[in-house]
Amino acid sequence: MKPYMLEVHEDGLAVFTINRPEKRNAISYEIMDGLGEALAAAEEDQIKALVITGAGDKAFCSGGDLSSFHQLKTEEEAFEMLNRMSELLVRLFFLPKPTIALLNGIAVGGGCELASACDFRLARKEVNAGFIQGTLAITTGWGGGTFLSERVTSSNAMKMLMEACLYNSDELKDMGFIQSVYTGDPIESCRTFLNKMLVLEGDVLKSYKGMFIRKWKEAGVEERVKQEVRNCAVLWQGEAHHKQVDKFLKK
Ligand SMILES: CC[C@@H](C(=O)O)C(=O)SCCNC(=O)CCNC(=O)[C@H](O)C(C)(C)COP(=O)(O)OP(=O)(O)OC[C@H]1O[C@@H](n2cnc3c(N)ncnc32)[C@H](O)[C@@H]1OP(=O)(O)O
Repeated sequence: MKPYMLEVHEDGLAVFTINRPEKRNAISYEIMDGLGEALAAAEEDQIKALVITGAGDKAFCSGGDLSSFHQLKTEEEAFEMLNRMSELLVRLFFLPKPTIALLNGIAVGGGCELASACDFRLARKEVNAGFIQGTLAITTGWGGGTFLSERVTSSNAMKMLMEACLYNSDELKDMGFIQSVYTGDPIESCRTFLNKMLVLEGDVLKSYKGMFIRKWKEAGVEERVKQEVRNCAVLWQGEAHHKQVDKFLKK
């Protein structure tokens, strides 16, 4: 079974699905490759919007694949992995068309970073999500803290990062993290959310997104992400982080 899928629909919707439900759609190096392919495909003119989701109904994404990334011990080893994913998320953040994280299930740690790199977040009613990185004695390391601070108010971003806990869909909506909650079919709900946008010309959507891209460039998003990656890599090599990950893996 392929660990990811990319579908292109006639109405211009491209859907990238992380297909590792048995690992709660954790991000491995293969998924990073798949995301790179999806971003290249999404740049094509016929694509109007890119949707990112997870297979099954348990998880959108449980963050980095801890069983594989746990082998990375030093700051430099961690930096390489974090930087690789952060570069993909920066590309996603700056993609010149609307992007949607379709939260079909729980979003944890790096899963919330992936969601924050998207312009909109739609969540199934029962979904929980949170930046739990702090409980693993690290910070966000894929740029998600920087993206989050461009998506919600500073006080809500700080609260979400520093509390390092899960929130339910009502709380996520109150904080401005998610824009809409759905109960039915995920892709149809996403289409309903997007239907007014999808009837517009792709160039119009691109031009509007460009207004925000210019603002984010001026706000130094790329530089801030690089600093975030570097800071996380320093914490990653600490004993406290490795101890917490061991605890999860031995569960
Ligand atoms: C590394 C980058 C960093 C960042 O920069 O942000 C991060 O992403 S840090 C955050 C890393 N993620 C986590 O700490 C989440 C770990 N997972 C969980 O807490 C839970 O699995 C869950 C997401 C809350 C779901 O719970 P539940 O539905 O009860 O499933 P299980 O816990 O039983 O998991 C099933 C299965 O999946 C494996 N799994 C889950 N998450 C990961 C993961 N992130 N990496 C690797 N494997 C994962 C879990 O080990 C189980 O496997 P088996 O025991 O083989 O069935």
